[in-house]
Amino acid sequence: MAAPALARCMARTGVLPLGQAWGRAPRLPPSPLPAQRRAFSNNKVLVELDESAGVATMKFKSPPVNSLSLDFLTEFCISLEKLENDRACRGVILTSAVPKIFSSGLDITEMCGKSTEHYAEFWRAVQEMWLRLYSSNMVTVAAVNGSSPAGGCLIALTCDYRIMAENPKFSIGLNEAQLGIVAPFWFKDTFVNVVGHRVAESSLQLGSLHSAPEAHRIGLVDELVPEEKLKDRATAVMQQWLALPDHARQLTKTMMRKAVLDRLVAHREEDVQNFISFISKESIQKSLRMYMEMLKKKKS
Ligand SMILES: CC/C=C\C/C=C\CCCC/C=C/C(=O)SCCNC(=O)CCNC(=O)[C@H](O)C(C)(C)COP(=O)(O)OP(=O)(O)OC[C@H]1O[C@@H](n2cnc3c(N)ncnc32)[C@H](O)[C@@H]1OP(=O)(O)O
Repeated sequence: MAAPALARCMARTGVLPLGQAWGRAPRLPPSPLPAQRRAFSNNKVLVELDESAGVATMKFKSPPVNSLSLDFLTEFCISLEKLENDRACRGVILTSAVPKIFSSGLDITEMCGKSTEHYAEFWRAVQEMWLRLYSSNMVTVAAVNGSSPAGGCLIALTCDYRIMAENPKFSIGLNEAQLGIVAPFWFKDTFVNVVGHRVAESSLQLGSLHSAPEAHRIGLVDELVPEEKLKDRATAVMQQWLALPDHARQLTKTMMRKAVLDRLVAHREEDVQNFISFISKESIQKSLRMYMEMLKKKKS
């Protein structure tokens, strides 16, 4: 099915028609076939799978800033689903193919001046991305090789482990408050699960974007490495996680994340309606427009 048709299907049903994000059977180790590398790609995500290691790398390639548009989110979910259903894949490293940017977060143009139907479709796609990634049976490692505000930070937070490149120009955080918008409860829950309540509370209220050292200090990222070592370090961490039996790790992950996942699943439609009424407010639209103008002015 083509991406637009899938997006429409997601809008109708609220889920990708590719399989279930819930109650999957535990993953089995890959079969002992000869070493093999495979790659597949769509417009937004490049996937390379090293079958001998059981590890895939998903590289975001949506220049200029890897914003999470409806197309991006759809392609991301399709790629993740493919890997999830591939017995040869036990772990995935998420990173960016765009220099200096991991992801600039939700595509603001998807939230400005659009119809109610569009907002619903977009928001279901954002939910779907998070549900699939947070509940993934695979080990997920974020190799944060660039700035990562808001939705970009959410992707990193949703992984099992985060490694960030030490670069003074990169920042990461849930900065929604700076845009005059509010991080939804499941963004907040994911953040709290990583950094704890006190740090999350001040960081969210201030809409803080943290430098790499600060992000490390507050536990937002697990480690910092020089940029040129990021890929190797992500691979090493992945090997360490994959050394454990899948079933024990997967059941533990489910135990740790279930309450937060269940909360969105139980309130999914209500969350879509909240998003629509919030984002449709004229004051919110004005804030977003001003923010976009500020981004453009910054360039000139
Ligand atoms: C009660 C509550 C109930 C429900 C909740 C309701 C709603 C709210 C929930 C919404 C949650 C939102 C989450 C988000 O992710 S919002 C997005 C936040 N993102 C940002 O703030 C990042 C903005 N961008 C930047 O800071 C910089 O662009 C960045 C990433 C540091 C890169 O800088 P640089 O390399 O200098 O590039 P430019 O700034 O020049 O940008 C290039 C180009 O891209 C455009 N752009 C940047 N970011 C976005 C974006 N997120 N969406 C769309 N477009 C983006 C930018 O405008 C430039 O465009 P141009 O045409 O000028 O080339």
